Amino acid sequence: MTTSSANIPIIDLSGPQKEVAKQLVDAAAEHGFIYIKNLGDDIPAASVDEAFALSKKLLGAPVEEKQACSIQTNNRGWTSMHAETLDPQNQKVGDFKEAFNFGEFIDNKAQQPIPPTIADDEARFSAFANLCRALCLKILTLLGQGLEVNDFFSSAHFKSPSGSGTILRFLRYPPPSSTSHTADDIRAGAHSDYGSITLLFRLKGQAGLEILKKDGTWAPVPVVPPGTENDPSPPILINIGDLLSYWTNGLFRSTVHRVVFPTNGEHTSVEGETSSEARYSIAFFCHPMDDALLELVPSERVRNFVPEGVVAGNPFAERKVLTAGEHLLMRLKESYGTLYDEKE
Ligand SMILES: O=C(O)CCC(=O)C(=O)O
Ligand SMILES: [Fe+2]
Repeated sequence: MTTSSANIPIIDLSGPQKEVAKQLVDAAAEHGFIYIKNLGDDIPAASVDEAFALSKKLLGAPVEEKQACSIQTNNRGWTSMHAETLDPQNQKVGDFKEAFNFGEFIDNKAQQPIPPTIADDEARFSAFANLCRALCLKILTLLGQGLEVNDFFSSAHFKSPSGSGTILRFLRYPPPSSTSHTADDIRAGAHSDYGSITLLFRLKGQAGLEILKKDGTWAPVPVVPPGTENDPSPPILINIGDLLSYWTNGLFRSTVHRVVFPTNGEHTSVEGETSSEARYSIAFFCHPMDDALLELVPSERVRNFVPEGVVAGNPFAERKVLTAGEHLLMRLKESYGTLYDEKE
């Protein structure tokens, strides 16, 4: 195991499973972000390349086609520029990005309207989602083993093809030269993810992602950290979401991250990465079944863990048992504002 400049561990899942499980748990507790070395065993390089090609086709569809698939309260569909604000307290305008969210596929069919431009590609999108599901299950199984709770996490996921908040999301950040932004603006506001784990795919050479370190400073997260330059595909970035953090009483950290413009002062750059072009990324947000109860994980390490800053109002202090579905709805209402008001 090696580390990157943001100090995120790089883990090879093909190592001895007991050791890998321990490495994953330690990385989840210490950093909340983990690079999974991608040698093509779980998600072949060609599948990642194909997914990015599909993303360009999908987000390149005529705007009327995308508008007809606008995001709904089930979190599926298209969000236009500025429609989502990930950090409402600090952002004047919304995020500088557009995105298309797919919910779960059943028999290779999306359970939502899709742009006619990609009508013939549904099975290819579904195949990529299946690869992501399988990798998530593998990681959740290993995290359970590392905490000595066996299939506690994995068995709460993917029990049936639908019935969870799982989302495959394709993102496009337009070239900075094409938008009128100020030095205060940000491509994606500071946030932590809502689900159990997120898989993030990025393109070589495209800068922008930063994580908030424990000391309160931001560190860039290179797409290709040292030691992975010759791998067939950049490592897959795993990120612990709020729900897994809640479930483990804060032992697993759901780390705050954001995507910045090149002009945004305080960040340092990564050699070989630029932000001048349109930036594409793909996120797979994995969620347990909606009815999964977020009861404390029955692990010795979780029981012995004392969360920092236990004060009144802190959700960890109250330990109210929510379902995964309730937890997701709570978080979505915060970042989409009016979308949820109108519908209720
Ligand atoms: O585009 C990226 O690199 C990150 C996107 C992200 O953090 C998100 O959609 O939750
Ligand atoms: Fe995120």
